[in-house]
Amino acid sequence: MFIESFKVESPNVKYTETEIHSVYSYETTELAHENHDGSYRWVVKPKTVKYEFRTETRVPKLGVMLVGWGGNNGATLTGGVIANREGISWATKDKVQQANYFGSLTQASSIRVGSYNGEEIYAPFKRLLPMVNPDDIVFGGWDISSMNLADAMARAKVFEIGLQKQLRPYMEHMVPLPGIYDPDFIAANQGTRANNVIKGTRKEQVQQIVKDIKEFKVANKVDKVVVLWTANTERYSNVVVGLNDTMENLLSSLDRDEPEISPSTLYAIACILENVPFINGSPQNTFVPGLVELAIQRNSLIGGDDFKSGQTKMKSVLVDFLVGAGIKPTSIVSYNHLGNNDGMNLSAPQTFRSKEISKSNVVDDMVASNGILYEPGEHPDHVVVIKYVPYVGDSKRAMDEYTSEIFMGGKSTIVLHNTCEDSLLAAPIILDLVLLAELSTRIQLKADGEGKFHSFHPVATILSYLTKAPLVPPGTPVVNALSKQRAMLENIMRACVGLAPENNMILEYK
Ligand SMILES: NC(=O)c1ccc[n+]([C@@H]2O[C@H](COP(=O)([O-])OP(=O)(O)OC[C@H]3O[C@@H](n4cnc5c(N)ncnc54)[C@H](O)[C@@H]3O)[C@@H](O)[C@H]2O)c1
Ligand SMILES: O=P([O-])([O-])O[C@@H]1[C@@H](O)[C@H](O)[C@@H](O)[C@H](O)[C@@H]1O
Repeated sequence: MFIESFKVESPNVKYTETEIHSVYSYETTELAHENHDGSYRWVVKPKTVKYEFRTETRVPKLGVMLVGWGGNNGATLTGGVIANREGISWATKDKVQQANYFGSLTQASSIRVGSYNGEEIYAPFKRLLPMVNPDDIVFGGWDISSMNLADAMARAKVFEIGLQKQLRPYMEHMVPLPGIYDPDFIAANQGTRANNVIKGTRKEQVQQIVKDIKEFKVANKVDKVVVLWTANTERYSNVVVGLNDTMENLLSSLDRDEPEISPSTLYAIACILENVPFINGSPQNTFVPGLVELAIQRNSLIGGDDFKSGQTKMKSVLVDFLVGAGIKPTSIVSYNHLGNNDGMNLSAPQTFRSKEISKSNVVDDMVASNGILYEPGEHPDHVVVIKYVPYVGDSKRAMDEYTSEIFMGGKSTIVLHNTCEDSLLAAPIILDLVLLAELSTRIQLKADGEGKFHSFHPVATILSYLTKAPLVPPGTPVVNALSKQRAMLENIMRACVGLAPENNMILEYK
């Protein structure tokens, strides 16, 4: 059964005018490698840590500034939110289609809250904690192309014409602010779009971005702003001692106008200086070590990398299933072709390399989790191919072949054909990223023994379900298995309202 809302009644949860305060027993383990009579063994000791969570319940008016606003994802998300807000519907060859947020974890998925009279009871994910209503988001942002959002929507060829016609009046006056453009970091074929760029030194460009954010906030009367990169994939920046390896070196490199600082890193510096969350939806290494250090020092949220939207999302489910079932993937070949501008940008070797890395590393945690199947250092053959085929546009075609070893030397081959409508899959993921980033800045926590409440670590691992290459605090594990990522997010939010983690035991019926 599905219920629309619920309230938790527990001695561990207190609702006040301004916050939800919960006391939570975190059940974990402590491991030790101990010497017993000359031989070492691993000892696992259950451990309980008491946490308190405080969640501000006042939901802000949220502004979202997209870098690459005029791109397929930016135009599709903006139009999709307007269509939902205005209750727009349009005729398709099958039916009259209503606007929706399908594909958004926060807006269109559910959680189990318990059983009632022998029936499982579910509620909307978004009812766990007070979240911004996406209909109320104010969009803005930058693009190196000056095209207005209505024309950008038409250029993207993602929405049906009947929908585009209704959206045009809302979007034709939306014009991206000039962006930071450096042809050395994206494909040369993007040069023809670059008619809307910020001039000046890199430091002056950063100052302009800070100014843009301040002015956007005032002009739109928003309480908070989140900035998200959905611009083109850049080549990797070289990480060089003395250039960008520390916060001090990065900032002094900025003063020297060093050319190896990428546009995405410049936008991120501006956001951190303005204490505005910055999320990277592309695979490049925007977050060079010096930037991570700056974000930590300023306690400013950063998250990424690279939206996990289609082929890789499926991979993080399938490999998790196979390895979890004791089946050994030995060869993974992931091919896809697409015809949108992202595909054209990725046709350059240096930008493709950024994407190849993020699409390849996604299985590392799952392979490392099973020493029965894999020897230390052993991993499946893994190939990623991306081809640009203009005719298919945004409708990316992914073809995968998974070969695995099964019982008694047998082999299993799974072949997938997956038409990933790139922007229709990415837009709701962008929505979740900005909504969850905003929510996480309203949560404070304190573990037993900590003197005072504090925010989550500024490197937002909580967003990892939504990214191919989750950015994590230095020295902490990367988890890419999709089910574990979703469970982590849901269980942290359940803890904020004093609910136990979903453990699927349902002992009541055993
Ligand atoms: N399913 C998906 O669509 C998906 C999944 C994962 C990652 N991504 C990544 O999202 C990004 C956007 O995808 P898209 O399909 O919207 O691409 P797109 O090419 O349609 O849009 C990118 C936009 O960014 C603009 N731009 C480029 N450099 C800029 C800069 N320095 N400052 C401001 N604007 C700039 C371009 O003019 C363009 O309008 C790409 O990096 C892509 O790899 C997309
Ligand atoms: O998310 P996913 O479908 O695995 O990966 C996609 C790639 O296959 C595609 O070539 C690229 O254009 C998209 O930006 C996205 O990164």
